[in-house]
Amino acid sequence: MTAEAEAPAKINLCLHVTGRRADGYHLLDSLVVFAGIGDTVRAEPADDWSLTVAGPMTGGVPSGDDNLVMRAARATGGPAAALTLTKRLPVASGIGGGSADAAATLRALAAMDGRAVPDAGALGADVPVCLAGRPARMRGIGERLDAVPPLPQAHLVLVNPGVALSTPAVFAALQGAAGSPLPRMRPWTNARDLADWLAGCRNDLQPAAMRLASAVGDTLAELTAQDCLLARMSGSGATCFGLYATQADAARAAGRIGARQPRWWVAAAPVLA
Ligand SMILES: C[C@](O)(CO)[C@H](O)COP(=O)(O)OP(=O)(O)OC[C@H]1O[C@@H](n2ccc(N)nc2=O)[C@H](O)[C@@H]1O
Ligand SMILES: Nc1ncnc2c1ncn2[C@@H]1O[C@H](COP(=O)(O)OP(=O)(O)OP(=O)(O)O)[C@@H](O)[C@H]1O
Repeated sequence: MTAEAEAPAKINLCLHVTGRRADGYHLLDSLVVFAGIGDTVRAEPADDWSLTVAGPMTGGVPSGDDNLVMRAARATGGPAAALTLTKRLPVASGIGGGSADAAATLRALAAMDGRAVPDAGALGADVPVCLAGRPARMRGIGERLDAVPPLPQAHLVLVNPGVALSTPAVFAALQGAAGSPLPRMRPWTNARDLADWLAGCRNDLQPAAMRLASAVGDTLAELTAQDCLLARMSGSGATCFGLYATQADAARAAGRIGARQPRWWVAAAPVLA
């Protein structure tokens, strides 16, 4: 049976780096949500493994065994499939990309075979949260997931200035001591209340990313100029998000930023509950 799975963009609304393990991986404390925009993975039973990469954002995406879709698929040890990845998210941009695609691949193959979705944290630190696919507090190096209070209705404008940032390079550029954990989470009454809480949090990777790519600062400035409740970088960047209360506010801001910066990737999408 042919099966399809969504790979929604993963957004770190805040990301504190709280320590470092002996193996070099960093300990994180992050509120992760998903946005109503993403890639899609389709799996069709076949005699041999194959991957077709399609869609508007294929530039820089590996098409062979290096693609996380293929790595995830082969790791299942299950029967072969013809896989189609429709790429709508920019590559190497801090919003999950390959990890979201790997998780969607595991879901699509499980649905195709009628089997349980396997555990696949080894494919990447962001894969467990992408497999969970719902808002979560992510700790450890990404493997420890806890439920969070219900999120209010909120909308995001995602903006990528077209600069690819390498996750290892951004972690390597971190300076300063380990940061504090996230403040206590409470049920947020609305998007503004969530923004107020987030204002007391950080993305500790943001200063490092801004040193590596000045476009991150330009992106945050564009969002701030469009009256968002909060502007911040996601993950290791360079994609930044603006938080808005309504779909109309987000669509208006996205339209204006897109008109001012026609070469940038700009998308408005709801926070998925
Ligand atoms: C920055 C985040 O996107 C936040 O959600 C993730 O922590 C990164 O997740 P990812 O892209 O799946 O990362 P991986 O492919 O597992 O790791 C890439 C590289 O990032 C660094 N890395 C990643 C995760 C982590 N907790 N500490 C790290 O130091 C390591 O140098 C690692 O070799
Ligand atoms: N399916 C895929 N989509 C995008 N990149 C992929 C994929 N498979 C492998 N890659 C490789 O992974 C690298 C990192 O891209 P990816 O989009 O996963 O990063 P990211 O968005 O920064 O991830 P994260 O938010 O988890 O840090 C790319 O440079 C690309 O070569």
